Amino acid sequence: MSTKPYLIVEWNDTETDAKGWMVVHNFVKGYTGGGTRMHPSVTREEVERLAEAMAYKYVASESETTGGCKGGIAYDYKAPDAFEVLRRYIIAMLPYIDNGVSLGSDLGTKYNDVLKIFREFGIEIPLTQSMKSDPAVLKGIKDYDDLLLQKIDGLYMNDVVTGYGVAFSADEAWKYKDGGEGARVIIQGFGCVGASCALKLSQLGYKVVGISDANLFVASEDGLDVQKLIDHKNEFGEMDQNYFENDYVVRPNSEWLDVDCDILIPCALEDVINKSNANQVKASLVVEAANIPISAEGDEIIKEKAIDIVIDFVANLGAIRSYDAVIFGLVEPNPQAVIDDIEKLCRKNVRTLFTEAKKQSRYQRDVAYEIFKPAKSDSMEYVSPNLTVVY
Ligand SMILES: NC(=O)c1ccc[n+]([C@@H]2O[C@H](COP(=O)([O-])OP(=O)(O)OC[C@H]3O[C@@H](n4cnc5c(N)ncnc54)[C@H](O)[C@@H]3O)[C@@H](O)[C@H]2O)c1
Repeated sequence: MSTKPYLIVEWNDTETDAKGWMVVHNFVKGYTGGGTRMHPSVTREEVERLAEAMAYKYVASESETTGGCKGGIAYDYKAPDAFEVLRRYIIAMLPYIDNGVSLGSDLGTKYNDVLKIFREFGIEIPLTQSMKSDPAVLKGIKDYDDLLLQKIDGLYMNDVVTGYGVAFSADEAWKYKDGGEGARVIIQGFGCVGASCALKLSQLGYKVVGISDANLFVASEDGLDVQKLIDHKNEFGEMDQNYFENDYVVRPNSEWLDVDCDILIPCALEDVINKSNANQVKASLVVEAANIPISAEGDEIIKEKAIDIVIDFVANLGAIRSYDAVIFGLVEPNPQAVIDDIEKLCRKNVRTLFTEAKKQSRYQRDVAYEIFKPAKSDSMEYVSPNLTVVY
């Protein structure tokens, strides 16, 4: 099923023991997109899997202009010199970034930091050479920059586009299953994605009964006050216990699978559902907000237990859809129009996936790999005074 990445670049930091990779799974029309992750556990193999998931995600996003790539840095994102490490990594990748490898942010990195480093080197958003001279694309970039400064429900657009899409995907899947009102949800991770997903689901009438972050797991049978938890979380997506209600139960974050729920939404790290704990999953629906949150062995167990899933590249495409749709002029660049567009696409993809899986009596993941299969890679669009290769 899995195909090999088109390009892998390895980097060793000269100042620390940080190590990093940039993996392009495929180029489409010379362009490719994906975020850079920073975490001590990042490996080359993980970045390869994440890049592949990005390639599928661009197909699910109906993009005709972008392939999938990913950056990864094995380093502590909370270290005092994390920004400097990211900067040196980006400098090493600049020849690719300046020729159509569009690296954004991911777990452990912030989009504003990435943009700040790009601007230092005269790059606004990475583009191919021909996009750089296309007035429509340049207008799209300006629109996208403006959009990022705007808020919806009190949160910046970049902090909601993915999480809201995940929530709409979960809602569509739950409705397809005839799951009923007020379903109980547990969410792992309370960063950019987890927090906004929890907020939208609570707005849609779901009961968020448990949330974990890097430090703890908090649960309440009656449902958590998501807005209050958001109001008091820190920049690393960690909740503040000082604002927990008296009836909240605080447990180690490793116990996030111990509490009963209907829908489980991992929004943090990869492989968090694996052979050691997949049997503990009590939900009848898992929505993969994080990229690759279920290991191959864990997935065998989930499939065996006949738990329904919304695969990562269908559930969490909000950020890249908004990027593609605004930059290439597919949608009005205002917050509500962008969210409406993501909602429509997520609901449509989930319904297609669940309908097809039911028709074929197959597991949703297996069907998704067929429906959203990416194209073979183009090469990078390379332009120099002596050599011009344009597609
Ligand atoms: N940000 C996006 O737009 C986007 C888009 C698509 C996919 N994703 C994926 O979603 C996931 C989360 O991304 P994000 O941008 O929200 O990251 P983030 O850095 O904003 O937040 C990460 C969250 O995970 C928590 N966390 C870390 N270790 C944990 C642990 N052991 N147990 C429980 N929680 C833990 C952190 O405390 C934090 O709340 C990643 O897999 C990322 O690749 C993000």
